[in-house]
Amino acid sequence: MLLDANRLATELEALPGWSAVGPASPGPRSGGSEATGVTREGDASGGPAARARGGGRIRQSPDAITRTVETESFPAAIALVNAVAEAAEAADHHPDIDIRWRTVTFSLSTHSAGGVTSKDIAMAAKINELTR
Ligand SMILES: C[C@H](O)[C@H](O)[C@H]1CNC2=NC(N)=NC(=O)C2=N1
Repeated sequence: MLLDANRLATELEALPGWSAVGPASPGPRSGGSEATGVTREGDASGGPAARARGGGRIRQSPDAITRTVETESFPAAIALVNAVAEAAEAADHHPDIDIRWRTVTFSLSTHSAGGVTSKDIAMAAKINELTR
């Protein structure tokens, strides 16, 4: 089940380094000056119909969560990715991974659900363990 923006904001407080990306997050995709950050105050109960009606205050569910990790070296980045790969196989839940020299970016969403679920939260927590 998809996590709404409010629930996700709560979950992310316990996941250092991770942030939401997508319609409910601040960033390049949110146009204008309207505050569109993931907050607990938004009304996330409106569905597509409510959004189509023009409810600008409604927080949509984020598309994904992401974390960028700086490692000590390229081999350390690859070792981290290998450890994450093993955990991902065990959980049958696989992050998108971008490796740029010592910088590794993980993105998590549940493809079958079209957004962020508790599976992504669990894998993000696992990745955080592996970076310790
Ligand atoms: C058949 C297999 O369980 C599915 O294709 C799994 C594999 N890994 C996955 N990983 C992610 N991130 N989302 C999924 O929906 C997903 N589905």
